[in-house]
Amino acid sequence: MKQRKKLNSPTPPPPSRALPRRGGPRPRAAPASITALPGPVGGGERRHMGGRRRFRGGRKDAAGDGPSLPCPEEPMGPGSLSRSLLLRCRRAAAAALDAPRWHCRPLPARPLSAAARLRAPHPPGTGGGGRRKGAAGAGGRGEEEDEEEEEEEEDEAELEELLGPSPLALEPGAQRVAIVHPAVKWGPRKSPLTTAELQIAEAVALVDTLQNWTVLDKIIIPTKNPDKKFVFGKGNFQVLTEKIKKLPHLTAVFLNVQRVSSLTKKELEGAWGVKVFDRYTIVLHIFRCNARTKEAKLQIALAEIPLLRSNLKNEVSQRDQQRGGSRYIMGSGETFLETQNRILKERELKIRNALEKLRRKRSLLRTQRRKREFPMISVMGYTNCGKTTLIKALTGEAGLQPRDQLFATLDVTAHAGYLPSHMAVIYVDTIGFLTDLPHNLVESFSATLEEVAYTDLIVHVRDITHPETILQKATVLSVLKNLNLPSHLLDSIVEVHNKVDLIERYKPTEENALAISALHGHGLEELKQEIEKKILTATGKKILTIDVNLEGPQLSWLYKEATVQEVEVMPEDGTARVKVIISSSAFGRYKNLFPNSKIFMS
Ligand SMILES: Nc1nc2c(ncn2[C@@H]2O[C@H](COP(=O)(O)OP(=O)(O)OP(=O)(O)O)[C@@H](O)[C@H]2O)c(=O)[nH]1
Ligand SMILES: [Mg+2]
Repeated sequence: MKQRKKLNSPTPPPPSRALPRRGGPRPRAAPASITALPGPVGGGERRHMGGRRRFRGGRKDAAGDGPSLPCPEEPMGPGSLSRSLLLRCRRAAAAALDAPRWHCRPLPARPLSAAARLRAPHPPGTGGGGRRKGAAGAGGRGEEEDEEEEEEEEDEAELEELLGPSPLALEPGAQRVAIVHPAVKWGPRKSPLTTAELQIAEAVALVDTLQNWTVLDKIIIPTKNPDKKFVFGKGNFQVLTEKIKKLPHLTAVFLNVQRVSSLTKKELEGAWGVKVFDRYTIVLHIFRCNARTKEAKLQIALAEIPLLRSNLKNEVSQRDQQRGGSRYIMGSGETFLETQNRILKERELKIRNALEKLRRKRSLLRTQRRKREFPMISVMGYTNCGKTTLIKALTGEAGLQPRDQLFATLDVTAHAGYLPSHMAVIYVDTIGFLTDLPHNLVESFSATLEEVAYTDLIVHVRDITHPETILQKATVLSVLKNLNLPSHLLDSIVEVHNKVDLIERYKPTEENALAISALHGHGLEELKQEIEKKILTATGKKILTIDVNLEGPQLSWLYKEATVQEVEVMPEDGTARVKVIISSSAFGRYKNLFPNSKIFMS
């Protein structure tokens, strides 16, 4: 019998020791986190290969053709995504340099402005701020870099101006709110997938998300058409006004409609004597409170523009009423409305330009990632369905903080994990969706969601315990459709039914849906296998077993060009059986180079 030695059994991702345990305490709120890379895939490879250099050469890590990990210095992009990439590089580099795994602690979150500092450490002896200048030597290159630096500083200053205090920001402090829900009882505006009670429950959840805001009362008032000026008919409006006026210490009314025009808002505020907020204002306020990165903040600033415009119209019509007709601003030839509109237009353009710049940086990162061929998986779904919890469970990343809160995640962040074949993948956490989110708001965040189009697979997480789970699914699918995603992405969505620990003996009725509990880790192995199957199809990668002659160059070629999973040495034959994940192109090249190799498909 042949004696076989299994030399290379890759280290699986670290156990989810950071996961909350069943019955354990709920994770507490914490600032947005950044990515940690689980331990290196090839802990065993390292032992087998012995030397550091050989390990590095062999650490292709799911890369078919691209350069191997550890990666070169990477230009920083916006937000956590870029930070996380940098961290992954650093961790991979640390791993390759034999750093013990327990040193790989997530770094604290950094603002984007720290990116430049992370990117280019000052070479010693180049003096003060003249880092790259010194390194580049005299002449053109240094000047060019000076210009670049100046430009960066200008960008920073402009960003700071754009992100200054918003005129629409709600005053901090406590709010005692009455939620008023206009219920459409019949007709085409009535949704068959929800009820007024459920919609009011969601409005309560939105208010509860805000610190120091409390719900004083919930009022459902029927209306035929919530788009009417006063939303309700005359009689109902009177009843409602009396009810509102009787509420003690009320500070605001949350009218649970997508948008109320600024004119209506003003009239309602006049009638009720308190502030009136609509869904747009409330969601925008939650976004403002939760935004961490400049990109998220810019997107919020962009979403504010239509509100500012509508306020402006209102203000101008009021001025006109008071003064009798619009006036030219002295000597400018422009009316007040024209001037203000121009200023708003300029502001919008500046925000869009700033977002575009961040986007360009991101597309650079995307190219780099592509080179490395990390398969990427977008985790999407309705807000609070458990996306972040699932990514935490799949990656074992302790830094991730799921929260029982709507819109806890506002930035697209990337997190590394491993599939059953030990293929390294990146999970992308995304902003959650909400029914009746005004189009403008979704549009403002589409730059972030654009990232999804470049991923290889979408996992759609659903909170299956939610009474509106079907409406939520419809909302998510409709937003996804409007994002202009490639059809292969939409056709291969993995649907996941989460929180099944809360339903006894749950079985999905939808074909191909997988039941899981992200919190307790149920069903995750099946999910990973499904993801792997789809990722292999989407990326054209194959898992193969190849017999190689140890005297020949095949093994080192495979270490360089594919991800080596396992090496079984048969010493008496001088051969080894090697399990690899390999891209189609690399496989084609291998067959050309080594036509006599014995290959087994897995
Ligand atoms: N019982 C149970 N609770 C879960 C499960 N998965 C997530 N949760 C809880 O659901 C809440 C929301 O979880 P998150 O992971 O923050 O949800 P999210 O989809 O990322 O939410 P947003 O980022 O706000 O859109 C948290 O309180 C989680 O603990 C699960 O499988 N079972
Ligand atoms: Mg989240």
